[in-house]
Amino acid sequence: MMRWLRKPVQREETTVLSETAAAEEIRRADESVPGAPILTVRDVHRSFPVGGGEIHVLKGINMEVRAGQLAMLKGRSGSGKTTLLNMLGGLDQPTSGEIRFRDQPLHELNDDQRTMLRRDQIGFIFQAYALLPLLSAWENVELSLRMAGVPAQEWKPRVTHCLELVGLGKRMFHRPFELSGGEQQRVAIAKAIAHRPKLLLADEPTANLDSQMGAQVMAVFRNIIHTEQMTICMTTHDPTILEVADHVYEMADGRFIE
Ligand SMILES: Nc1ncnc2c1ncn2[C@@H]1O[C@H](COP(=O)(O)OP(=O)(O)OP(=O)(O)O)[C@@H](O)[C@H]1O
Repeated sequence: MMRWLRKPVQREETTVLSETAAAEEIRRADESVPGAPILTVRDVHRSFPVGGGEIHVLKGINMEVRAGQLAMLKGRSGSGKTTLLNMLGGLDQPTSGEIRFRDQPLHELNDDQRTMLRRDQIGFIFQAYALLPLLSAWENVELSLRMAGVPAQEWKPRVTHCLELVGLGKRMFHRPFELSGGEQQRVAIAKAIAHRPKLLLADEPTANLDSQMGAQVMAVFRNIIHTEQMTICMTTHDPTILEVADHVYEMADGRFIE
């Protein structure tokens, strides 16, 4: 979804970590255990300048996502789900408040540090698949490993593993137009998890799919959490898939409601 590409607004740095120090902290945080908090959000607000004034979109968000959870954000259009998800992935920063990802203060990292952290530890899935149309499923997944700087000798086994994990072992060399919507979304999932992120963020990943294909995607998510030790946070409008969640956060007008 194009809104993922919104340019994060620059803000003054409160802490400047050197790249080496940030990388070291990330490595140290690698010891996270299942059930430990992986994402902690404290009193997050986000406003955007509009015309001469500003629009207050997030109004004091608090949440804690634990390792191995499937967390869902639900709420009406415009309630702030995508704005929050962008911040959980370090694509945007809060106007105030704190977001910690595996002990990293996302709200304090500069653009380069957040880019590095995303490249290593976070995967994104878009509503509109975001696959390169001229590349096969295999090449799409391989490309994400190249971009993540994974050594070339690891590409083949990892691409095979990821495509098999999402149930596309027999469709590895098809191009996107030769695949159904559900299959394309599963390629996008394989692509997003190939570099072994700890956190997978998905903005309405089932929105373009019928209920059967949506259920397949949710089954793949469950499988990924189990076999790849990942944590997933996604937005949805679809009430039928909420029961798959470990925790549902309902948003209304920039806040969570009970
Ligand atoms: N960069 C921006 N500048 C101005 N307003 C913005 C910006 N980003 C989001 N908004 C506004 O914030 C509100 C929440 O948007 P957001 O996309 O987070 O909602 P959402 O719950 O994800 O909606 P949907 O379910 O339709 O995707 C909307 O009113 C939107 O117009």
